[in-house]
Amino acid sequence: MTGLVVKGLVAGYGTDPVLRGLDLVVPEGALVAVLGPSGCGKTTLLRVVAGLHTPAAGRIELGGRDLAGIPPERRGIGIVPQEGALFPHLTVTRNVAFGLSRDERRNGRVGELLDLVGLADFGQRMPSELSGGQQQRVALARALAPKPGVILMDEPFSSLDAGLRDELRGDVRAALRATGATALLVTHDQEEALGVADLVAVLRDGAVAQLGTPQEIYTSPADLGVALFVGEAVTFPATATQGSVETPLGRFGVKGQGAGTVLIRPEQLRLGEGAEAAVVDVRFHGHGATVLLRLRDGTQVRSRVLGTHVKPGENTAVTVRGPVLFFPGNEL
Ligand SMILES: Nc1ncnc2c1ncn2[C@@H]1O[C@H](COP(=O)(O)OP(=O)(O)OP(=O)(O)O)[C@@H](O)[C@H]1O
Repeated sequence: MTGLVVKGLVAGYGTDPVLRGLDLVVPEGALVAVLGPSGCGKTTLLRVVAGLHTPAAGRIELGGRDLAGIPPERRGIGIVPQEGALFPHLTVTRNVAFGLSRDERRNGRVGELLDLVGLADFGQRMPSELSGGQQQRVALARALAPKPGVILMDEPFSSLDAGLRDELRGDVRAALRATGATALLVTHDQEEALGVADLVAVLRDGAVAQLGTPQEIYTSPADLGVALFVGEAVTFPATATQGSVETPLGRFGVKGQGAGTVLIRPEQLRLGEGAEAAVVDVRFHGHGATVLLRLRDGTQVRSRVLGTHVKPGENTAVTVRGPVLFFPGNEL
């Protein structure tokens, strides 16, 4: 059965719409990340789905039910906002129990959910006695408690520091899986979208530019815009003739003909053999390094490597591993 279906959605503020005929399907039980730059309309999409903003056109269905005219509280939607927004005067238990009937409160659902989000012993605490990450866990438990048709999450990790964010992402994903919940997560963070979601919808110009698995979005982007948005890239203008292109890194087989752009991911550039290159700069990341290289023709490219075995000023060589992408017509 289909979870959430959005068809031809047009919505905005005033005359110029932010969403311009947006189509999106969130399959039941899936976590779909909506990824797009700041201001592209991600929050607007969530607000329309939640019933907090009226669209100019389009249709939204949840579990096959048309949501038009249904008020927010009767849509069967759970919301996890950017910063928990817990009721400050209620304990953790009472926050989670808030949307439940008396029977549901008695049948242990609250304890089950607190357990699921790793806060089994925190029921009697007040929100002010919790860390930011713990507050987000309570917000998720509260949203999941009434078994909504879909959970909407608006940048739920953005207020947390990097390490905590990573841990919470994994736990949120596990909690959603365990409950079989359908969820839509809004983020402008590429790593987050690719790392946590079953499917990623890249939003651009008020519509979905591509919907696919994280692997599809990263390795087979629909166009140059999506490719550049979802990760770092080394690009060259090039012309494809008879199925190949010539670049400062060598000749590669590609699909397509004519002038366009070649795109290679920095982790595809391996050091040690291949085209001559001088090491210009090395940026250490802990788990690896980004190495800025100057090729013989003066072009500079970035390589991402494991470990740091080269130093600025040294000479090395660089070769490309794996398929090279080519976008005909997309000249930079
Ligand atoms: N209440 C409002 N009145 C007028 N314009 C608005 C209002 N809310 C948002 N906008 C505008 O609509 C556009 C989309 O906003 P929205 O908040 O949906 O973007 P977003 O993708 O969620 O951005 P961010 O990642 O920064 O949260 C922006 O240009 C914003 O300035």
